[in-house]
Amino acid sequence: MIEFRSVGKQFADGTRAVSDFSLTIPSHTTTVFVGPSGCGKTTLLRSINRMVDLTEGQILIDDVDISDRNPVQLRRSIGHVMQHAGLLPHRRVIDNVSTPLRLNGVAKADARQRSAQMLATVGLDESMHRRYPSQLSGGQQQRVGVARALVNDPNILLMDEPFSAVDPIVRAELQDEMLRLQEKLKKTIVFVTHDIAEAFAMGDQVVVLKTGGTVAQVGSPTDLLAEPADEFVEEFIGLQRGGRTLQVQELQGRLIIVDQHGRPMGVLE
Ligand SMILES: Nc1ncnc2c1ncn2[C@@H]1O[C@H](COP(=O)(O)OP(=O)(O)OP(=O)(O)O)[C@@H](O)[C@H]1O
Repeated sequence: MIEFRSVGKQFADGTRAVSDFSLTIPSHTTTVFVGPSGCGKTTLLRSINRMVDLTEGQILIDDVDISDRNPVQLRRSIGHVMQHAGLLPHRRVIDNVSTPLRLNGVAKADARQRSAQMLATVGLDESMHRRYPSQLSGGQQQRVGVARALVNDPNILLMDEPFSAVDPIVRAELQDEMLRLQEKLKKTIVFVTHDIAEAFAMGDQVVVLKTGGTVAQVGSPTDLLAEPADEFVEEFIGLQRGGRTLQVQELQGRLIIVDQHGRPMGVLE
């Protein structure tokens, strides 16, 4: 469990990124931070592994205040996937994935074997192992980033806009694979996105943030759709202007779901 207690962050130049933020993130589930650009999502995410140090409040992981933890050890114990994968360009795929294991003192052969297994888990076969990151597609690079973040078997996985640099089709594939993986692995995932559709797809718990790092609403996707807290949330999740309004039409004896423009979306079973 990750607990934010009245957390705040003001940067040295005076910018206030987060104010009085409190939240409990249950273990083995996915929590998504979503909100407009600059609302403090990344700052909150990075405060969990102390890449950002808080100016107010506390974060506890399984009841231990992270400010009492050694920052380097803390960082190594938590998986982190970044927007552009953040792979080391001059190291081969297999060595990129092995790096966290090697830093934790695992012998080279063992590290390579475990990395190969992890690459297979994220859908990359042996032919990829000896390539350099630039010889992979964007989607493949993100898979390597996920493999590297998971290779140490961390309890917590931080994902900062991990799929936003790839095209919509690859993005949907990566989301599906991540959901499939999470069903098996049951990590505590904290996921940042500015895309509400992605937040609804990935999140057990969704945290809608406003500029200044304050909470607009916390709930499951269903809670947010059924009972948006205010106009900001309604607007953000697209309930206004009929953005998420679906209707049923009968066509040749079948019930077809159409969106607000009358475009067919699916069939009601
Ligand atoms: N190192 C820094 N120094 C000063 N201000 C910063 C720093 N890092 C972030 N900020 C500011 O803090 C606020 C929150 O930034 P943050 O990156 O957390 O937002 P975000 O919601 O992740 O945005 P985006 O969706 O655009 O990535 C912004 O106003 C940003 O300009």
